[in-house]
Order: sequence, then structure tokens, then C-alpha cells
Amino acid sequence: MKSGKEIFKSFFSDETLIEKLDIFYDLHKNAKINLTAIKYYDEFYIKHYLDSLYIFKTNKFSFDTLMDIGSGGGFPGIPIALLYPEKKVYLVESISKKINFLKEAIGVLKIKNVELINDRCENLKGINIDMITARGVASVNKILKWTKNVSRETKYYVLYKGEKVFDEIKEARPLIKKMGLEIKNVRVEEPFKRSYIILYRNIN
Ligand SMILES: C[S@@+](CC[C@H](N)C(=O)[O-])C[C@H]1O[C@@H](n2cnc3c(N)ncnc32)[C@H](O)[C@@H]1O
Repeated sequence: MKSGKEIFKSFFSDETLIEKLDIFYDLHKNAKINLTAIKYYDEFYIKHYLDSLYIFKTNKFSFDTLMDIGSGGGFPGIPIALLYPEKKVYLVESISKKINFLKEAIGVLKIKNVELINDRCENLKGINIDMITARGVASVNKILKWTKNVSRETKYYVLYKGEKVFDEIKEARPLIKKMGLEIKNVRVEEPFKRSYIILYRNIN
């Protein structure tokens, strides 16, 4: 049977990426605050790293700036920033202790393309973001409302969801329609369970 890391490498095999993800795992393991219930190395590779990046392997997105809302311990934002060192990635997190952990991590990992924002995303304005991600933060409707001041030019939202995805889409449908967004739902059953809701502007 393949290990979690081997499964991850069958999707993303870049050695520099893997080296940095290993270091990020160690930082999590030694963190003084509890940032994740997932403790084991191979499980980390599947449930955090592959879960964060899978959608980028299977879908093509064209973006220069990405904002990860409610990054917590850095998911999916840190793996995305490592996969795309040429893209600007904003990690927004309202809890200072979590931001301090992320600050240490980007220093140790020598990540140059990340900007940390210690605030609630509702308070942000004055930045235009091509792509917005959020995992385990709030309903689709809330994320759309909360990010309205930074999403004037947003082409894609990728929202990492669980089982309640259809109820959330139903609730958010009027706003999705008003914003002129299309919906794509990508369901993964193996090697982890996830529904990714992709909201995008149909430019044709
Ligand atoms: C359940 S955690 C998920 C963390 C990470 N995205 C993950 O999947 O591992 C939700 C995080 O969102 C943050 N959060 C909740 N509402 C927020 C808001 N309005 N603006 C910024 N961060 C927020 C919380 O502080 C928390 O760290």
C-alpha cells in the first residue's frame, strides 16, 4: 500500500515543494498552540497537503493574486504559496496567535510571496484579488458577503466544503446569481473526502 506521502508525490513530485512541506510539518508538530487535529505525517500529506492542492492539479486557474480567508494553521494558503512562488498570496487570519505561527513559518521556509493580514476579512478593502480560497471558515453565502470589498475583480472562488455543500449552494444561489458567477462542484471520494465549490466568472 502506498503511503500518504507517496500518494501526494504521484500528484506533485517537485522535490523543493516536498522538502518545504516536510519542514512545515515539523513546524506544526512543534507548535506551541494547537492548530490541527491531524498529527500523523502521512495523514498530514493527504488531509492537509493534497486536500489543499488537489484542485489546482485538476483545474486550470489563471491568477496573479490569491487571498486565503481564515488560514488558521496555513491551509490551503501555505501549500498554494509554495506551489506557486511567482503568485502573490495573502493569508487572512483574525487570531493573532495563529498569525504569529504563520509569520514564523514563512520566515523558516523563506517564503517571499506571502503577505499576512491579521484582521477579519470583512474589514479589508483597497486590494483587488483574482482568486479567493477558504477552507472550513464559513458558509458560501458568508464568504461572498465578507469578501465583497476585495472581490471586484475576482475571477474564481475555491471553497473547500464537506457534506452540506448543496444546502450551502441553495442558500447562496441568489447572491451567486446577482454577482454573475457560475458554479462548478468537484467531489473527491478517494484518497480523502472533499467537495470543492468553484465559483467563476464566465468570460465568454
Ligand atoms: C476552522 S479554522 C480553518 C483553518 C484553515 N483554513 C484550515 O482549513 O485548516 C477557521 C479559521 O478561520 C478564522 N476566521 C474565522 N472567521 C474569520 C474572518 N471573518 N476573517 C478572518 N479569519 C477568520 C478563524 O480564526 C480560524 O482560524
